[in-house]
Amino acid sequence: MTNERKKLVLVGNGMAGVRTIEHLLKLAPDLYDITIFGAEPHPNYNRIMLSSVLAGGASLEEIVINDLDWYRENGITLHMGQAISRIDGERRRVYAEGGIEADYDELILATGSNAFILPVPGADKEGVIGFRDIKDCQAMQEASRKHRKAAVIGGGLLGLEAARGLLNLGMDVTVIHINEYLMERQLDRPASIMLQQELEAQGMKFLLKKQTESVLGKQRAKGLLFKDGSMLEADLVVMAVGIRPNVSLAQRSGLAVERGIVVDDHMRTNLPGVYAVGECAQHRGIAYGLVAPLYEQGAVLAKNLAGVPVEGYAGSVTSTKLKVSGVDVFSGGIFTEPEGARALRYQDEIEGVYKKLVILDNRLIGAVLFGETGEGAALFSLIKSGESIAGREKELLLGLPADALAAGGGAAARLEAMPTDEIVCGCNGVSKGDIVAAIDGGCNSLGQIKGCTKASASCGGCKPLVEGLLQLYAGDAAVTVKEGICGCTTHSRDEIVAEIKRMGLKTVKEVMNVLEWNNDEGCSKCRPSLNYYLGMLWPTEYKDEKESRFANERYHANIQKDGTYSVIPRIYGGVTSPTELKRIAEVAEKFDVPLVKFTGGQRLDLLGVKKEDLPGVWEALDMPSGHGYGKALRTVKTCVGSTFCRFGTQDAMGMGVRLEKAFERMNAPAKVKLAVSGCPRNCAEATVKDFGVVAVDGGWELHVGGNAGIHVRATDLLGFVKTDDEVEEWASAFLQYYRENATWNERTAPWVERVGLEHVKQVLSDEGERKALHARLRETLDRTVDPWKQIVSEPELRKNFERLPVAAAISAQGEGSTQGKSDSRNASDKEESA
Ligand SMILES: Cc1cc2nc3c(=O)[nH]c(=O)nc-3n(C[C@H](O)[C@H](O)[C@H](O)COP(=O)(O)OP(=O)(O)OC[C@H]3O[C@@H](n4cnc5c(N)ncnc54)[C@H](O)[C@@H]3O)c2cc1C
Ligand SMILES: NC(=O)c1ccc[n+]([C@@H]2O[C@H](COP(=O)([O-])OP(=O)(O)OC[C@H]3O[C@@H](n4cnc5c(N)ncnc54)[C@H](O)[C@@H]3O)[C@@H](O)[C@H]2O)c1
Ligand code: SF4
Ligand code: FES
Repeated sequence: MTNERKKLVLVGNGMAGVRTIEHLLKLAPDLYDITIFGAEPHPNYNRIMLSSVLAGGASLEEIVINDLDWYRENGITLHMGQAISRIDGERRRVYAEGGIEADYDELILATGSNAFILPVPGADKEGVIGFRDIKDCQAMQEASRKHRKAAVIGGGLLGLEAARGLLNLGMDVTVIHINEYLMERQLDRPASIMLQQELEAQGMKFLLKKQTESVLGKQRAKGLLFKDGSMLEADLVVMAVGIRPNVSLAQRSGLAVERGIVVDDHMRTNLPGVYAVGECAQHRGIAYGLVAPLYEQGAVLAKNLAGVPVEGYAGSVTSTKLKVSGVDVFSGGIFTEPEGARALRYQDEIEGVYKKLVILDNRLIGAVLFGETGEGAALFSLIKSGESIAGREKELLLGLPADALAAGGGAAARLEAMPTDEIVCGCNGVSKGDIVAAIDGGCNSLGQIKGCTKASASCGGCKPLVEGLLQLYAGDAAVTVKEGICGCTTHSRDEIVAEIKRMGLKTVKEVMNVLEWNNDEGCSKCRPSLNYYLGMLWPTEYKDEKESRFANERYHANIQKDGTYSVIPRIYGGVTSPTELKRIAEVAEKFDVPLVKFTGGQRLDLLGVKKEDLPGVWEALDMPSGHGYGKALRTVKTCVGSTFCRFGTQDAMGMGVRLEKAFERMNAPAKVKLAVSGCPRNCAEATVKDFGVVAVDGGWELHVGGNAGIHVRATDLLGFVKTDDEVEEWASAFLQYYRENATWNERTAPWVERVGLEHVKQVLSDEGERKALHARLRETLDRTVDPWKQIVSEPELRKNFERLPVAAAISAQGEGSTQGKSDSRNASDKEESA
């Protein structure tokens, strides 16, 4: 009955068109004789993965979606390298540039987009390219073998992914962006600034608010000239300034074209029998540039062509995830508040985390996540479902996914209720049904599901949903594969620490090399953690790597919203004196400190200090650093105790001062706070501290693992000791055991819960072990010096705080010199708290 089949022609052998054919074959395998024309000389491949190919994470073979056998097996006639130049709508025939013709009953146009090339003088020079296809990817790889300097114009998703790939190829990369902050189409300013800082730390350079005037050079590009008269040297120029739907064929053939080819909800154009799908199509005024909506369009069109009743395509909500190793950025839905909407924000500059939820009428309509994007997929499901999140806003913002997201009906329940044909992996068009079928077919790990269905193989944004489905449908058979500490490695914290010890690795770079990091520069998660682990393991030899620390720790002060700093000197146990107070007041006056405030930890905070004044302030204060900015011992809060209070049974102030002197300058996986109360009335709130000491009759109670931050947790009782020496020894052993065993960023509260109080008690009750831990901490601390004193007394260190003259800073940044880099970091440090 083959001769009764209708003729279907697809123009454009890309992601959206071929996806439509795949669907159609499932619904009506015998309805059409199918012919496909593709301008590129390749079978259908995953364009998304070109970023990974460029960055060295995948080969061209690996990104092929449908190999030539697939076309053969499905009886499809494929013409590769054959661009269609004309459509005759009357005769229902298409003509290829190479002379091939084909008749159709139904015609699908899926011609995608073209990279937009800025129409500036010199844009046609050798070495100026877009980033759209395999050819462009190969041109960049080739250029990196011969040339060194690359300029990427456009700081959007594509530009940043291109820039990361070029860095991996060893090029010196500058991104030129027209806006004042990156990815302004997906991110708000705070997230964008954090992103820029992270990318700068990876070695990318940025010129913001720059408009390209022309490309310099004779035959080949040699550089760029900007509208403000400045220049940049570059032998490769990649234009990533957006895309334009590829509509020239449609225009020539009399189809209705605006930005894209105009289609209705059934993907029909104005010409009978002609449809358009993918980036070339414009639906309800929108031409999409991400695959998830294009696949949704394809599903509708396939049903149409198969004669299956379908409601029609109603448009899509989109989400994006930047595919740059070591940087977690997610954006979904509407990320700027429309009228009547409200935004909830959470920002932790020390941990490098930013979250924003946009809520309208109790529904989540948009989200931006930086640093922690694990909940992106779940939040995106909520955006799409439009269900009420009333009462759950805080949990959603603070990210307590497992139980909090479950509160409104259950994460598992939501996955269970998800329709079988709902797309879980937008990048690869994998539905829930595909994943469940793979699990039923024996796939019981994320890796196997990825291998079988390609779900989670591109941007990775869908990983939590895929894992959720795995848990739900494979149950006990699900194999959870360990996660690396960040996207740069597959090694866990314990493996890294064990390997550092076993192989005697001594620097951050060495660890990354030996343990085969997939990103030479590391990222904001792994670099500080490796720096900590090395310092903890080799206290006598390791030299702290300043560049692996967060900005606050590099400047030994907390950066504030307006770019100034806050200075908190150490006031042991919260006990000060008139002389000290006078000095603080004099310093505040001398340096025009706008605000002096008591902190919650019984100290004085001088807020609004300019960076260049920091060393002067420290010198004049002549007090040690209070480490109010670091993952370190912060305060030891005390009550007045028996010295003045009539209820006090012990000297709480004396004990607090002793402990603070014993542990000051102690680095830790996360900040550490102590408190000492002089009786069980507990005025110093010792039972919400990492280590709390409470005086009772005949001795002291020791409490551990408390926290009064976002997740309040009361301490667990570790034990009772009689003497002051014992208090110090137990505190010291507890802190060192935590330092040696906790994961970077893990506070004592979750750590105690994770390892179990009984385990901690058991270790510390062993006197030999306790004394050894105590001795190790003493050995570490005895070698530390006060950072403020050190900077004040060393002119070279003091220089880091000097202000560069503005002109010098700009030209240094333009030239990409080391000084330029450090200045641009300072500038963005300023922005960090914006
Ligand atoms: C480097 C890169 C990374 C990306 N990353 C992501 C991502 O992470 N997530 C995401 O959602 N999206 C991403 N995208 C966008 C995504 O790849 C596109 O949205 C998607 O490929 C568009 O599919 P399409 O079928 O409409 O067009 P295409 O995939 O471009 O296919 C169109 C095809 O039609 C061919 N063609 C054009 N004219 C003719 C003609 N006259 N005759 C014959 N053939 C013709 C073209 O040569 C092309 O092969 C990325 C894009 C790039 C370039
Ligand atoms: N991870 C992902 O989801 C991903 C990755 C790559 C590409 N893509 C898609 O591919 C398409 C192309 O990406 P894109 O980043 O080129 O498009 P885009 O439109 O998202 O971003 C282009 C950027 O270039 C900037 N720009 C415009 N003119 C400029 C100029 N003269 N000088 C400097 N900067 C200028 C814009 O401000 C904008 O931020 C988009 O549809 C995008 O969604 C997605
Ligand atoms: S905890 Fe006890 S000793 Fe300390 S101030 Fe309160 S009542 Fe007094
Ligand atoms: S959504 Fe990008 S890999 Fe699945």
